[in-house]
Amino acid sequence: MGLLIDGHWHDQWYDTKSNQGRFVRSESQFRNWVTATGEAGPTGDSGFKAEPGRYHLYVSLACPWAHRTLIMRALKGLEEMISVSVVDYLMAENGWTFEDEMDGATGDRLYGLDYLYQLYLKADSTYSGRVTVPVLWDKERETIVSNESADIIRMFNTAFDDCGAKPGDYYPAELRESIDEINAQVYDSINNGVYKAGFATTQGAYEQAVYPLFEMLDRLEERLSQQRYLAGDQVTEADWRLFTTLIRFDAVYHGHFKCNLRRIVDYPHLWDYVRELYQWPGVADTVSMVHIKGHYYASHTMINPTGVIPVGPVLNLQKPHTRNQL
Ligand SMILES: N[C@@H](CCC(=O)N[C@@H](CS)C(=O)NCC(=O)O)C(=O)O
Repeated sequence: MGLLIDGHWHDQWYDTKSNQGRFVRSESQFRNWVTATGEAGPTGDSGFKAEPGRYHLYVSLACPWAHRTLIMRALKGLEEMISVSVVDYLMAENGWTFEDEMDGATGDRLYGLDYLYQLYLKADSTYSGRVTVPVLWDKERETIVSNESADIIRMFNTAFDDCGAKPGDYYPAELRESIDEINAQVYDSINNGVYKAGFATTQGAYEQAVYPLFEMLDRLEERLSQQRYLAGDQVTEADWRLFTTLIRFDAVYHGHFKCNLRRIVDYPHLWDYVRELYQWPGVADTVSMVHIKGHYYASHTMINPTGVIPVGPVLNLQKPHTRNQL
């Protein structure tokens, strides 16, 4: 794994030494928005109008951030409008690659590139920063619209509604305040919390992440014993943002990232909730346990030097849920 500095690739791991062993996530840099009219969004430049066939999404099936965008693309029925390339699950010395031998990996469907960093260089030949998925690419202007999943799912939620997207609003105006509050807590302690625990290189940094993570899971278990979804009785983006971490939890975060006070299957309501979301039409097709387990266990050789991928756990995600009783 590595990063680009002034347009040159450097193979290096995250620098935790300058942060007392803590993993500090860097901010995404491409922050434009596709909008219905092509006007600028909350950040970035104008000129990215929603049009079928114009945009392409680069994802890893392993990545929880990219996974949000694939789910929103499916929920809004954007499969025909927004094409996708899937990177190989292994992220090694060249970062994400377009190897296409592995089932599910597609190669670069637009340009036949070898590495994702080459796409970043196509957008900005002097780019400095991490080369992350997801990437929303504009085929017309040949540039990156956004590499921030939180923004991309909001674009998918509404921008393509006049182009024939499926109905459904996952960020409704009346729930925005509560969704934003839930998102902030879930991001810090759960979505990013598992990474802070897993990539910590000191005992203190690990414990500072792992206890708040489980405190938050305990609180959500309580909340989801009373209500069907995080923001009430309607599914919202807050649920899908939580889902992509929960679905990976028992398979990778519990073992590989040492988040092992409890498993999701040990929380009756969270486990029931994950199964409801997994069984949601179109969602199971976005989940690849092969890419998920393969990526984490084989790519992070400083955590798992042998690269051996565990065969378990056995999870019965198809077991009927009982959330409709709430
Ligand atoms: N804030 C970004 C984070 C994306 C992210 O960190 N993706 C990971 C994969 S799970 C990645 O590509 N990491 C490569 C790296 O850090 O070098 C988002 O939500 O879109």
